[in-house]
Amino acid sequence: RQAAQTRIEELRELLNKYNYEYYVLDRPSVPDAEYDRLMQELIALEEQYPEFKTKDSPSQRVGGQPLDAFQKVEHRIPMLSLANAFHEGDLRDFDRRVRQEVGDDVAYVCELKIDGLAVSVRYENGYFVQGATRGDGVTGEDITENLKTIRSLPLRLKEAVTLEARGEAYMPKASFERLNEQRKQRGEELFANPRNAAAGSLRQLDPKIAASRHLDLFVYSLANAEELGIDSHSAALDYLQTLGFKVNPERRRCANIDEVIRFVSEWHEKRSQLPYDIDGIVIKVDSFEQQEQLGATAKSPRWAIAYKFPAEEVVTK
Ligand SMILES: Cc1c[n+]2nc(N)[nH]c2nc1OC(C)C
Repeated sequence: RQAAQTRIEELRELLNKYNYEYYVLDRPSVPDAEYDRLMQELIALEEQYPEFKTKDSPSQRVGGQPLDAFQKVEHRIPMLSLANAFHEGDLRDFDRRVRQEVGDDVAYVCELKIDGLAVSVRYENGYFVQGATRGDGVTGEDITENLKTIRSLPLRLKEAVTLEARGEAYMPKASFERLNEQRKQRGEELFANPRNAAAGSLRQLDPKIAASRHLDLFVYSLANAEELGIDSHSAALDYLQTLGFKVNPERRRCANIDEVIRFVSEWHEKRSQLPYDIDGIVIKVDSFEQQEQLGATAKSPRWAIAYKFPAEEVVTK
């Protein structure tokens, strides 16, 4: 019995490590067959000794029992939406307003705007405890069980810290193509785009269906950064990455709006090369002190803006 507990702990650490290498670092150190074999061993041992199952057990990745309904979740910190910019002039207007308020010594962080579903994830003492959709920004739906099936979402952080992060759950283009191919074979209705497919997958009450959809997640904001003594958005993203989250690597800190505009046009060209859809670029004032000074309207922060790319002509095959 003691041997079983030790083996379960060993398998849990090993599988969480392999999972992190494969889905977050994209650098697997063991073949899939080895991962699957160890996972089967863990699931069998946990069935025999359920008392040794823990909250961060990787056996949860396959999805638990179907829910009857989603519970409601109140976001302690509201999930704001972003004001949009459509032209370079809109970005220069944004920059002018920012500098009028906080002065010329301002830096921006540019991030790819992933075309997925905004979610919030909460951790207590390093353990994933709850995840929710954005909903209306104040009240969302509890999709914790579905989010546990997203392999790049850590079930336990590298530090025992209590935090709330926001991110975008999305379906990579390859998963989208494969899913629609399957649905076509079965004569089922196709998803129009990866964003709808991701939303449809996270709205499933049966986590095993969500697990089968190969969703992914980039986190893009640390909601309680200031409680944790972090003073800039770029530092918050680096911290989230060291904790084990998947943070989009194509982010850039820009010293002025000209560098921002260069980043925006660079990615307008290159976005078709990405393995996931983006619908624009998000630009944020980096310093939290300056974000504080700028504040937010009821809906959106004044310290951020989303530059939206013109919708691509849909090439229907
Ligand atoms: C709605 C949203 C969406 N996105 N996407 C990125 N990359 N950053 C980001 N920030 C957002 O909101 C901030 C106000 C945290």
